[in-house]
Order: sequence, then C-alpha cells, then structure tokens
Amino acid sequence: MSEKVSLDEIVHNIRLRGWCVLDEFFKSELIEELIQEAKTLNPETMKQAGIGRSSDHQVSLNARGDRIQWIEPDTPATKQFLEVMEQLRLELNRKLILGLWDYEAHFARYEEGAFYEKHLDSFIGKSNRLLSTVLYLNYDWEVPNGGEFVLYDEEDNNAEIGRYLPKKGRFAIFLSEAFPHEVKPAKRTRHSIAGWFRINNTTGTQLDPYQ
Ligand SMILES: O=C(O)CCC(=O)C(=O)O
Ligand SMILES: [Fe+2]
Repeated sequence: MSEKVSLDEIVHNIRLRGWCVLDEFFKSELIEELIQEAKTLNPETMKQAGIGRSSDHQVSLNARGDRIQWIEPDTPATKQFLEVMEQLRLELNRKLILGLWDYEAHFARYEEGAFYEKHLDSFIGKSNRLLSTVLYLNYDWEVPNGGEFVLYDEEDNNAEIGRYLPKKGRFAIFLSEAFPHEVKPAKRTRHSIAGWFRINNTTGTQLDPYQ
C-alpha cells in the first residue's frame, strides 16, 4: 500500500484547491506490472473512446483519439491497483465526507498523433463523476514526446494551472466538474489508466448511469 504521507497529501490538496499531482504514489513493482499489461493490451479488443454517456454517446476523433479498455480485477496487477484506489476512496470519504460510492477505470492508449481536446469529465446535471484520476505508464517520457496533461483554472478556463508529462508512476487527481483539462498530441504511444470516483445518483425512476 502507498505511504500514509501520500494519502495525507492528496486529502490536503483536494481539500485546499481541488487537485493534486504526485510523482510516487504506487509501489514501483505495481507500476512495472501495469506498464507490462498496458503494452500487451490487444488493439483489436480496445474500444475507440467516445464522449458523453449512453444516449448522447459519440465517437468523435476530432475531440478524442485514444483507445480504451475498462479495468476489472482479473490480474494480480489490476486487482492490486483497484485495492489501492479503494483505500484512497475510504480515506477521502473518512476525511472529506465526499460520499464516494465506487470507482471505474480504464486503460487508455494514445497512438502517435492522438490527443484529447480541453474538456470536463462530467456533464453538468447528469454526471456522477466527482473525482478524476490519471496514472501514467510510460518509460522515459520527455518534452519532445508531447502528450502533456494540461490543467486549467476553474474560474478562468484559459488560464493554465499545471502542465505535466505522462511519466511513469505520476498520478493526477482532480475534481471532475471543476477543472477543464486536455491531452496534447502525443508524439509516441502513450499509456495511462484514467478513472473516476463516483457518487450514487440513482433515483426512483432512473438507475444510476454506468460507463
Ligand atoms: O490522460 C490524461 O492525461 C487525461 C485523460 C482524460 O482527460 C480523460 O480520459 O478524461
Ligand atoms: Fe478527462
């Protein structure tokens, strides 16, 4: 399990400003295993990522060019990854009373040239995504490789507040409805795990939307 100090740092930063990027949160052995899994994902079974949910779901290559595969606890590495996220969920609920209900995550692969336009991870009014997470799984990623994750201010959507290379083990977490963000065009294959802690929006007439 990750160090207590990292958990405290995440809780502190989410409380204070709503986002946090850590370079070492997961054990390096786990990162190595996840990198190997990401590399061996079969492009045939990965889906072209879309934007929006169910009825308004669209696949727009202009907005988003990654391919994804949803994560299940079906290998030792994904099981351990989800266990760490569960610890984080419980800690966030305990310290910040967020009422996070569950966590969904997918591997993402951006091939050379792929990007994701500036967006919010949740759709005002209907989404139940509260906190977004991204874990980067790339060896030796440097500035010429592009693919930066760029985070913008919640008040001024043109003001950049953070820019990060998708380096091995780096972990970003931010409020899904507050911070616009984007992925700049990658100059080589870029792997990550993107995920969302969700609250439960089930009502009497409508089941909580899923994925
Ligand atoms: O990979 C990243 O840096 C961000 C991905 C993202 O914004 C998303 O999948 O919604
Ligand atoms: Fe996003």
